[in-house]
Amino acid sequence: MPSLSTCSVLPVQVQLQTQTTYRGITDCMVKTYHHESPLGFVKGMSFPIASIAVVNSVLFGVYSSALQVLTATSHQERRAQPPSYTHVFIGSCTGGSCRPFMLLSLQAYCLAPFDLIKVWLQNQTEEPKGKSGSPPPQYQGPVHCAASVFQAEGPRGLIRGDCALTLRDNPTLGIYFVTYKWLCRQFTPDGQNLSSGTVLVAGGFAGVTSWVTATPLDVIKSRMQMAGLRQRVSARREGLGVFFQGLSINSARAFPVNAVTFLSYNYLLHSRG
Ligand SMILES: C[N+](C)(C)CCCC[C@H](N)C(=O)O
Repeated sequence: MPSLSTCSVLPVQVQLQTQTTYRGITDCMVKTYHHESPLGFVKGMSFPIASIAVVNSVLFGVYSSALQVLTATSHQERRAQPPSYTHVFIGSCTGGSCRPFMLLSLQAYCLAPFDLIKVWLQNQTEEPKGKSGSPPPQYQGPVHCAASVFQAEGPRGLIRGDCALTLRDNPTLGIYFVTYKWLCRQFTPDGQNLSSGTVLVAGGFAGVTSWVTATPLDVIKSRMQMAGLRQRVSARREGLGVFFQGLSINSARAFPVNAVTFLSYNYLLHSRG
């Protein structure tokens, strides 16, 4: 189920999280536009676009499989007998039994190299092509970036920050799916079918709620990916707000993107009958 969600994680958000030179979103966007032209707002997108179908398919597939294992019911049976919020939370954030859990960790390992390359490319300043005197960007693209990391640090270099990525995703995926399920049940009168409007609103708020809880670890993950543990996040020096850098612009992205993601998931689920 391809969703443009992760590929639309804006370079502005990553730069706000990993660089301390910007005074805020507007300052970052103005400098990005002036130094890199509009192309600066879409740099590092090719790998997220290439990977999002796999990552989302593993995510929603593991969630459905885990619910089936935990509740011993099929999707059709779950429509009449909805799973408990505990089952939804366990099913989404730990993958339930051992087998789906390995797949959920696989989701993080699938995502880690793509996420690392996205963060590295979104952090390099790409002067407009042909701008006189401007040095060429360090990495010519995702494949060149991946090869450079592999050559310098070996395969482990490509999954740097994977632990922070797993800690960021597993519990907050529980919040993601429980928020969606709770809102759907709140807005759907007994005996009536789930409406598309309810799915869109519930999916949007689920995306925003899960990112609110995930952003502190997202900042730490991005810093680890950029500079290892050398560039620690310092709340004392940067203030507690540093752990929520980029949240507002990411929330503006996450609401519509996850609304459509859940609408697609719901459509595919019900088209199976
Ligand atoms: C669990 N965590 C909050 C990390 C992500 C949940 C939302 C994932 C979605 N593909 C998006 O990019 O918004």
